[in-house]
Amino acid sequence: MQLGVIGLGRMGRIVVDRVLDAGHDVVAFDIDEDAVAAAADEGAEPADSIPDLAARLGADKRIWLMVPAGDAVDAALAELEPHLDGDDIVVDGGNSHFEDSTRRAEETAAAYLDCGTSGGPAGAELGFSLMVGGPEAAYAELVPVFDAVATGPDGHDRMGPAGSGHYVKMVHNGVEYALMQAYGEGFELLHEGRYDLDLEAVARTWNNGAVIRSWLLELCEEAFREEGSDLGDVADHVAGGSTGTWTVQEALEREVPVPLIHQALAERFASRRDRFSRRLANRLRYGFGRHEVARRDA
Ligand SMILES: NC(=O)C1=CN([C@@H]2O[C@H](COP(=O)(O)OP(=O)(O)OC[C@H]3O[C@@H](n4cnc5c(N)ncnc54)[C@H](O)[C@@H]3O)[C@@H](O)[C@H]2O)C=CC1
Ligand SMILES: O=C(CO)[C@H](O)[C@H](O)COP(=O)(O)O
Repeated sequence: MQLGVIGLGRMGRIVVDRVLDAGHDVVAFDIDEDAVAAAADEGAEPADSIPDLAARLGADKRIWLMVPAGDAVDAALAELEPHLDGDDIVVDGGNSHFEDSTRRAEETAAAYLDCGTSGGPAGAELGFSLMVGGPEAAYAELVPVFDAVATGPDGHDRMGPAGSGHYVKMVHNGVEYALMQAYGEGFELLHEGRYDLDLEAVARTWNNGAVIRSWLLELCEEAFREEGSDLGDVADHVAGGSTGTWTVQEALEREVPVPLIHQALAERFASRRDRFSRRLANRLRYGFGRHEVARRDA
């Protein structure tokens, strides 16, 4: 099979490399010329624009988008659209909002697959977990590509109609936030607790047979090994948040209680600001009890 890949960053390059390794052909494009050259060094056919990529693919185009969610997806699709027809298939493997994906599936002439992708850079070796939404026939046609990009046949499946792949990935990320928060709280208690513990050793021990073993816990072990039990100079600041916000918004709309995911998202937002509410609570204790007010350093 021949696959066009648009977006050759951390994740797109893994798609290119795994598809090439599986014996397929790749035509690659990115707005970053260096990324195109690097993919060409590995055996991909370079394209210098999206129309050029479309021309190189010919009829029955199979195209994988791996660009940042949002405007970049719409920009790439706007350039692709004049070259697409009903025999073509476009996969969006990024973290797009599921409602954007259902809109795009309606707007494009091609068959459109929204594909939630999980596994991060480790997917280069292991393959990804792929959650695909969209037409059954298009999914079936691309099974050889999904087999190559995923961990294997069990690493991908069709979740349902348009939007369902990105919907499942959105919820996956909400779960990811809550798990990160749970590990964070447990290790914070151990760090502040009664014993002087080697947290890498704790994580390693838990990862070997404990009920709470997981890949995120392996990443905790790696973090303590590389940064030390006190996490060295790693800042109290967590970036990101869009997929977790979407998960909470959807839960509110459906009236589904997701307190752990919501709390994890709130902790992430709190990490980025000086908390006015805590400053006010500090001052209010003086108001109602004449308790001492802690003041900022001048
Ligand atoms: N990094 C990760 O661990 C994961 C990322 N994702 C999702 O995968 C998608 C890609 O993420 P990354 O590879 O990490 O991002 P990245 O920032 O490493 O790479 C994005 C690439 O897209 C290119 N690009 C941007 N606009 C373009 C356009 N209009 N046409 C062609 N190329 C364009 C950029 O030059 C860049 O090389 C995002 O939606 C992200 O949320 C999903 C799961 C895990
Ligand atoms: O999808 C992912 C992992 O599954 C990406 O790493 C994503 O960027 C994580 O979300 P956030 O940036 O909000 O932490």
